[in-house]
Amino acid sequence: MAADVEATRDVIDIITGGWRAQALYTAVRLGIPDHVEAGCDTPAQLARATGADEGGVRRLMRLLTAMGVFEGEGASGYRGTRVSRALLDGPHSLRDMCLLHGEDYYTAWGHAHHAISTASSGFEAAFGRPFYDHLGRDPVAARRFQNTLNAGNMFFPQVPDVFDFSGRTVVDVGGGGGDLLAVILGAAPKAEGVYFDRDHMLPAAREHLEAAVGPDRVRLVGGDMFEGVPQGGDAYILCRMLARWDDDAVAALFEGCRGAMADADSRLLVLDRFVEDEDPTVLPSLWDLHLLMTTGGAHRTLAGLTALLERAGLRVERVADLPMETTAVIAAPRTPEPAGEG
Ligand SMILES: Nc1ncnc2c1ncn2[C@@H]1O[C@H](CSCC[C@H]([NH3+])C(=O)O)[C@@H](O)[C@H]1O
Repeated sequence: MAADVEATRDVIDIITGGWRAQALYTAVRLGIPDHVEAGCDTPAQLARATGADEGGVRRLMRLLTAMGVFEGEGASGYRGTRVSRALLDGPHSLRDMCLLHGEDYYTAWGHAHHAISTASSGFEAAFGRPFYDHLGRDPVAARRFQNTLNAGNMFFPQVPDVFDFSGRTVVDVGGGGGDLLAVILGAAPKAEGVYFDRDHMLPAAREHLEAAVGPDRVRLVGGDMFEGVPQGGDAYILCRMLARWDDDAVAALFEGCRGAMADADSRLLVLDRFVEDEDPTVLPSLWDLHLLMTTGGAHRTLAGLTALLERAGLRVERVADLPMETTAVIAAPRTPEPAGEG
């Protein structure tokens, strides 16, 4: 039987994905996007600027040019592209994301066989401790992780398009860097915010929120969401909060939010990625396995999430798409059945 050339090509394209990632990581680690942007654009100049071998740099740049990360060629000089500019050092850069993926995450994925076979964290197999412990001990990794999360914030500006926050008291449970609340309050001037997260997250979030929306519109509360969330809000948000926790914990968290709601017009917004078993798409399926590699967590299906909301006395009112294959699920408290029915 003759070899299937197309299938061979497909297999090679898939298995060399890790090589491409490592090539891009190396360029970022050497600061090459910044050097090229500053006009340092031949292999000799780049070698001088980075301290790397000139031949190595030339070969790396050949691949990255073929991949569309840079343009031009060694003799006349390389030029940056939209992709390399997204990696320049500075605010909103994807640089830290590339470094985290190229180092810690790459090592964790090196244990994919173990992680998938045992449904346990690849990171823990590789490093001998849970992912979040590692972040607690390593400030560089923690900063890279926060910037990687921030890089995924590009769906935040669309959140006020799928839900009208005006006049509401918005409680962001696990508010992280405070960016989402800042975007929402910026879009809905009559809304007020309550930022809720672990105590150690408050100082940075306070600084960010006070600069973005002023000191009067946000209250910051520290605590453990499983022990209770701030009472009396009429829009509760759980953004990228669920993947780490099992079904019982998530149902209890939903129940806590429902119990804290001001009234029947209050809503819970779950903003997350969901996987689907039918016609799956690549990105959510990849993120799902990536959660297994890092924390041992998983993404849910929309049906799975709906069942957990029901369990907690909530019903899905509406589902809206957000950019980057993220979904907003808007849930309302189930009103008690009228007496004499059901
Ligand atoms: N038990 C807990 N109680 C309150 N916050 C928590 C708890 N466990 C984790 N967190 C916070 O949950 C957040 C998860 S990361 C998601 C942050 C944010 N919602 C965003 O989408 O950008 C981190 O800020 C954690 O500090």
